[in-house]
Amino acid sequence: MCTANLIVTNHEAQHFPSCHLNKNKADAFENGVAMEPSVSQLLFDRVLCDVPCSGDGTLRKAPDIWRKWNVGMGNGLHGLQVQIGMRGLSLLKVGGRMVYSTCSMNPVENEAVVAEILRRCGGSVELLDVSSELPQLVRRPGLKKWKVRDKGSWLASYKDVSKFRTAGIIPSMFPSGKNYVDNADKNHGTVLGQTQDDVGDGNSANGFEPKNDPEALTYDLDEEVSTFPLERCMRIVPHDQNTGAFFIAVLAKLSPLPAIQKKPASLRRQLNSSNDSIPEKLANEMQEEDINGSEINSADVTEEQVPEAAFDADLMGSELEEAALDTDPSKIYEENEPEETEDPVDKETGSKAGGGKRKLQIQGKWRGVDPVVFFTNNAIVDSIKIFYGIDESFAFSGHLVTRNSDTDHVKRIYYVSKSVKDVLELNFKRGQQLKITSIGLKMFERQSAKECSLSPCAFRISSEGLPLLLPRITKQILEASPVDFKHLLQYKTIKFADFVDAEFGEKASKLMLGCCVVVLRKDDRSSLDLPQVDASTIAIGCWRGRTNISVMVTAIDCREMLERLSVRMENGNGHVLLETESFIVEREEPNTNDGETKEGAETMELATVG
Ligand SMILES: C[S@@+](CC[C@H](N)C(=O)[O-])C[C@H]1O[C@@H](n2cnc3c(N)ncnc32)[C@H](O)[C@@H]1O
Repeated sequence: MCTANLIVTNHEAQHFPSCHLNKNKADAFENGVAMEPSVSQLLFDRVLCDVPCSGDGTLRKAPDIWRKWNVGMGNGLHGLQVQIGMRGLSLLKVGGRMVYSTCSMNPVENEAVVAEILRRCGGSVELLDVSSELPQLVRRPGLKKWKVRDKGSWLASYKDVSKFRTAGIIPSMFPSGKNYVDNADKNHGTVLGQTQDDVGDGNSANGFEPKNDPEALTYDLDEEVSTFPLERCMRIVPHDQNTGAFFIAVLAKLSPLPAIQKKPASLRRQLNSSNDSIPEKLANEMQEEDINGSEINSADVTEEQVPEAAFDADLMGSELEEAALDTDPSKIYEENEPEETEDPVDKETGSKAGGGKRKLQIQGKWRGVDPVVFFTNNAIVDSIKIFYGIDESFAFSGHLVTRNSDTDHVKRIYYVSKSVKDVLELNFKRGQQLKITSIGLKMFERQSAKECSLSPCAFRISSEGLPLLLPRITKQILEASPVDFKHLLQYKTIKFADFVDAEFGEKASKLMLGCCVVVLRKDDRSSLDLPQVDASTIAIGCWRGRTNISVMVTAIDCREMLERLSVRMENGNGHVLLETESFIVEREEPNTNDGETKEGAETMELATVG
């Protein structure tokens, strides 16, 4: 995303950390001075729950689903979808909005989930009518009634569910969400999000009686209709506007979520049943449910179909449970760990986490993920500022982070915005609950080539960081004429004497050895003017070698920039375009691993330096 304002984390959504400080713990001490953290809880203005689903809406682009899809997939995901939605709402600010979406048309994964969320949240959450927004988006209303398919039968109500199936089919899958208390659970059952009084003893106002006799299915298919305004949900169908199929619901959080004190009986059952081997169980169900009668290999059970296993933790996601998180393991870790201890032995692997210091324990908190640490090596920061002529007004302090706590061997330095900085500080105070895989904007990279050791500054400016730094750089920056700029992109390395604009070659030779920035000069400017930058400025990172200037941009970026320039510099006779087309580049595969977490791995292939 090339933005300083982004943190990418990797968590099971239903277990996304709450990351908040107790009010009485909100003061932190820094240099002996009590500091009030600017953020004491990680809450969001907007949440998008684009949840794992059975994916039938993607049939057009994924025709394989036609063969694999079965009702067990949606039924198996319903509980996880509710959990994720509840977690999202619990992390949403009051006044914020959350979108719940799937690429399925299955009401069990859609309206049933939204209804269950509304049921659990009481009046604290509202399903919004967004029919006036995006008027060009053709949508159909959400369903108010549906039936649930299980084992080849249509079930109109939870009372129709065989007692042998109550672990997999739960009340919230049905429009009323009602739990018709069965005999086994008569003394314990509650309706999700409702009190025992609401449920009664099974003789509900609708006149439904608990029926666990499978025979009953053949004669009783009374329709349940949801009382929630589910028509406000949006169903996007492929034949309306030539798309995939989507389900979208927009929820607004009006007040803190209510505390829910009791886990419903049905969820307890689902919890217990989840002790089975989930992939095996799902594979069995899928074999039974396969609509084409073809056998489904257990290897077909994907990550997205396994999440019943996730029914082992907080199912409510309410603020009450947030409070309970104060006793979570990371908190204990944070408060009870001595500053320096022996090498900790990893409970799961039995191996030592490495290093004897607490900071190394923190590093090992998320195995396989490099820690995020604030970069505080002032000597390096000063050398960068001096080399590029960046003045003090640019706030580096507290905004630079790395993925390596050994600052002497840092390979990349990332820049983070104020809000990301605040969240990071909170995360440190909470014992690094967030598993951060990517953060901020890569701004500086250490040079590794031999010649680089001769440069006064060990760090070059990365392409991602250049737009942010461009207005602040006063040294190592030059303006090139359009023709020289284009030649640099085409030939990658040009000797000082070979620039068309001799004056540019002269100026380039006077730069210090190392990274420099070449800005495309606008036509109306003289080569004597100082470089001026604005939002439309085009610039590239280069290397001033002993005898030449080389671009430090990937071949693919060079080509794209040339193409853009050909449009910008269109001179009427297509001259530039012609040269662009005949320009041969070595095509590189896009880098799928952005290398953000791998210190030592080059993310870019650089043009030859020197
Ligand atoms: C519908 S896709 C999201 C697609 C995504 N919004 C995009 O545009 O590429 C759902 C994703 O959730 C992931 N997933 C499955 N279980 C999850 C869980 N418990 N927590 C978070 N993500 C999960 C799946 O691997 C899948 O990538």
